[in-house]
Amino acid sequence: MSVAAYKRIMLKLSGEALMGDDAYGINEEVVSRIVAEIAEVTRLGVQVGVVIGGGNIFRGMKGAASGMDRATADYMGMLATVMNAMALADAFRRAGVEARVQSALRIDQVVEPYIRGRAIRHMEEGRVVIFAAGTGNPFFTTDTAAALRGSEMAAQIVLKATKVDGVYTADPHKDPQAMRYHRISFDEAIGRNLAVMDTTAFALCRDQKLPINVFSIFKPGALKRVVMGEDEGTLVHS
Ligand SMILES: Nc1ncnc2c1ncn2[C@@H]1O[C@H](COP(=O)(O)OP(=O)(O)O)[C@@H](O)[C@H]1O
Ligand SMILES: O=c1ccn([C@@H]2O[C@H](COP(=O)(O)OP(=O)(O)O)[C@@H](O)[C@H]2O)c(=O)[nH]1
Repeated sequence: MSVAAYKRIMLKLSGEALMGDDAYGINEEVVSRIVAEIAEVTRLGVQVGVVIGGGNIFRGMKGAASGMDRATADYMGMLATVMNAMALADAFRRAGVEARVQSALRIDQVVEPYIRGRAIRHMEEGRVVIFAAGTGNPFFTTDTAAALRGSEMAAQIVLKATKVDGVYTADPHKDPQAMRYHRISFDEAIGRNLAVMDTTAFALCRDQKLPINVFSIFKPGALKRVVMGEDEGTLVHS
């Protein structure tokens, strides 16, 4: 039987991953595909936490947010992640996978508040925990929330599922000459200002010795390959 390389993972899913080729919002087909891939990983016995972004909803409102107070716009961004989390949890329900949403901002009528011990318990019971509202603080990102929750949950790795298939020498969307790293140290990623993840997230993971694997969410089977410890995407390590 195949054995996974990790017992517990923290998966960062960008909001934009949920919209597929749509201009904004949530594409049902894309969400069910992602859910099916995560479900497969849970069947290997891997405990899964998911930190969900909000870019698919909030970036669509960028016009409305321009000129706004930064903190207010950030709270709106965090609320957008709660909507994504609820959509994702419902997709898990339809796929027959138990999932719970915990929010860093309290909206008790809608989702559970974030309670570390409870989140750990859910995961031990085999439930997927979807962490919503980022860190609950403006001026942060959901990448940093993944580093934070990953550390709190004692996950063995943070998996950043994004639009590119790894960390490149430069932004591959802007520089066609950019080359992908198989592995890169935190110090080098930070030193070279590689913007695939924000520095706060990199620094927190570096300090906690929590590795990150960056891979493409659009590549079928990539999540499972990462979880099996296969060479996929880029490993950012201490
Ligand atoms: N050195 C780099 N290697 C890879 N991607 C990079 C790099 N620099 C910038 N990027 C950009 O970072 C993006 C991923 O970051 P971000 O927009 O925060 O993603 P997400 O919405 O998935 O959190 C990629 O789509 C890519 O265009
Ligand atoms: O701890 C957090 C996490 C998120 N956000 C806000 O929520 C938005 C959506 O998160 P993010 O951009 O990380 O989502 P993604 O790019 O992954 O879809 C951000 O732009 C921020 O405005 C925040 O203020 N604090």
